[in-house]
Amino acid sequence: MTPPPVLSPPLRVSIQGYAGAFHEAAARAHFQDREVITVPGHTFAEVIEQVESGESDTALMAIENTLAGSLMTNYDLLQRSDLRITAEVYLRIRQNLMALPGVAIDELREVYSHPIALMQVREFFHAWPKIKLVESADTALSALHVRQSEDRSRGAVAHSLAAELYELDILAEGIETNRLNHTRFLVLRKGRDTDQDSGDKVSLSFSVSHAAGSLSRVLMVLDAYKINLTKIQSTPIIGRPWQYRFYVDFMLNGTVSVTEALAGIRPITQELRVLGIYTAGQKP
Ligand SMILES: O=C(O)C(=O)C[C@]1(C(=O)O)C=C[C@@H](O)C=C1
Repeated sequence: MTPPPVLSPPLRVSIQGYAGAFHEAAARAHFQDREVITVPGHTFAEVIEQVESGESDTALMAIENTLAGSLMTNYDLLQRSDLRITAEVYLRIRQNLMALPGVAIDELREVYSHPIALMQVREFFHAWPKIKLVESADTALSALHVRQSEDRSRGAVAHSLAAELYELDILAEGIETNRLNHTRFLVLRKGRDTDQDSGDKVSLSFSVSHAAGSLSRVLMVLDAYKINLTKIQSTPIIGRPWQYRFYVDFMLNGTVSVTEALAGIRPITQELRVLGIYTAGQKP
């Protein structure tokens, strides 16, 4: 007799936001072949805590957007957390203006959305100076609030799925400033130990001494190894004014291992930390 298949329990994925948010779309796209339960978090800090405490197995966290730039506070959260990056997800972000059924754009006075979403659509609203843009926790929650308020002067900017879920009309679709609007999300799991992880992409953080040329020396070593840097970001180190932490993402080229690359830069960096070794995500 063949034994019954072992069913794996659904994966609990923490996301910033609620049903219909872009984080949910990214989670569903990434874990397509797994049964997923999304665990909503109000803030990115809450999302990190949920994984650290074991309330969820993994989290998705937006880290950069092609129009709005880096989510600087998320770099800090990642640095202070015990989590590591195990994958990345790229998602095309299409923003839509929505309101209660039958409402016309010129009736709107306040439009709610996530701050990063609002940064992506600011130009569209230049033509509507009577509309005040109001930041809220999440795009989907903004849509839900419009529905619950029953207020015809309120609108939301969100995914078309949110309009469907909360029965709103889309007044204008694809209102992002540029169509090449993509967000990169990190998949995070508990534990800093990356020893069992493998992949072609590496994310590191480090600081350097406050001496001339110290960052360029690090970059020169990576260049000598023919390592292709995909991103470098600096953030201020809190409590050490005018000193910076650097976050570097790079692709391994098959000739140099992570261990070799780390050995090359360890002597010329401080507080070097591997944030993750993972397979590079598919860009849309
Ligand atoms: O509010 C949402 O729907 C989110 O998932 C948040 C978020 C973000 O944090 O950048 C996700 C992707 C888009 O760039 C806009 C907003």
